[in-house]
Amino acid sequence: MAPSLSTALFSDPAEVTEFVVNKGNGVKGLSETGIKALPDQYIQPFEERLINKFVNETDEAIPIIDMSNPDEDKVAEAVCDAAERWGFFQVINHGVPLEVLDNVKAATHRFFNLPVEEKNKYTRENSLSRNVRFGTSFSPRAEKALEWKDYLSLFFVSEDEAEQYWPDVCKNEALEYMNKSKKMVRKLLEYLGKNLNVKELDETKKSLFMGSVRINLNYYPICPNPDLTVGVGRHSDVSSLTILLQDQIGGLHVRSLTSGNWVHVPPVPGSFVINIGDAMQILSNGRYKSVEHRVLANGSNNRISVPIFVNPKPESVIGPLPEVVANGEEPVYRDVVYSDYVRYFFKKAHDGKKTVDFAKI
Ligand SMILES: COc1cc(/C=C/C(=O)SCCNC(=O)CCNC(=O)[C@H](O)C(C)(C)COP(=O)(O)OP(=O)(O)OC[C@H]2O[C@@H](n3cnc4c(N)ncnc43)[C@H](O)[C@@H]2OP(=O)(O)O)ccc1O
Ligand SMILES: O=C(O)CCC(=O)C(=O)O
Ligand SMILES: [Fe+2]
Repeated sequence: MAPSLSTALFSDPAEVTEFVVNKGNGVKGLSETGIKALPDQYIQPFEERLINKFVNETDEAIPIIDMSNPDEDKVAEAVCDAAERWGFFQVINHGVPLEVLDNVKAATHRFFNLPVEEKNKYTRENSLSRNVRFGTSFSPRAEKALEWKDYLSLFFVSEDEAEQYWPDVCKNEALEYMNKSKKMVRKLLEYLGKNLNVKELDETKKSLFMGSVRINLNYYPICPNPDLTVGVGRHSDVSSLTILLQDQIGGLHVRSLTSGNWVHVPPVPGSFVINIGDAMQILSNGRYKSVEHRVLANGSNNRISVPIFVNPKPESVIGPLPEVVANGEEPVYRDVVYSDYVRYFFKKAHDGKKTVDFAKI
């Protein structure tokens, strides 16, 4: 039998890791070699890839909320209800200009289409700022099976820092996307806060709910055996709120809290997918849910997504809010320093909802 292209290019699995992770070619580089079989280190355990058995294709769907009239009570109610029952929803007519969304998607493609030498200027080893990081998979040193995704992660410190260190091909578009979504983010957090008896987003509450922002540009290239691997494994976000822009390809699935089924999040042009993160689950003492989600790999299309993670300040101490436990409710979580929580998340492989155990009493 003739050797497959993968065998011809890489004589040993360690060469694949060297090429993708250490040499910074990413899975995009691997996909573009024309590789015909999935390298072993991407093969996920059976239970992590057997998605079809659990996917509900019929009646369950995450809510789609129209924000045309953001001051109407029914909008706030729909958001809080979705945060409690799904931890996920989509918003339409959110006020962020469609051009801003198109521009950041184009900028994402521009970044990943750069030559490898250019992208490699932003790896953990080479980046001039620790707030800018180009990488692959999630936590390759901790993972038994790698994930089929490359990313650029940009932690916002200031406009000046971004101007100096973020890649030229995407910095203006990423900043514009971040800045133009601030009003919507604030509104969503106001709804969620009011429902927890938080009267206003004062400075303390702002640092807890929206004290820091990270934007990731995600790239999921065509995968030779998508059924054997994942784009992103099961996880919940560690943010307070995540705003996700996805393209038209699809593949994001959310675990239903009621049935346990995996429910597809269909791309809706011009919309955002919004999800509750662990920090908000902790602050609300479990009332709002950060929910497991994952992304399938795709055998015929490249896919991109652009999440904005809205987080507490790294140095904030997070725990159930006084307003929530004032009525005698027992706290379910202890106080933790947010950056300790995030370091714990990053130092292990994706593992569903286990990060939150770090803060459980
Ligand atoms: C990548 O695929 C992902 C990502 C996600 C992300 C989901 C989120 O919800 S991200 C929001 C996280 N919140 C914040 O970033 C705000 C708070 N930030 C902090 O507290 C700090 O910036 C810090 C993240 C704790 C980093 O602190 P620092 O002291 O500077 O530590 P480092 O040495 O830089 O990093 C420690 C360790 O963490 C890993 N890591 C750091 N940044 C990233 C990153 N952007 N992406 C991936 N991993 C990162 C890394 O292992 C570092 O160790 P090294 O030895 O490699 O340096 C959801 C799903 C995904 O698939
Ligand atoms: O790409 C997606 O649709 C979701 C990505 C994701 O879950 C994440 O980056 O945390
Ligand atoms: Fe996520």
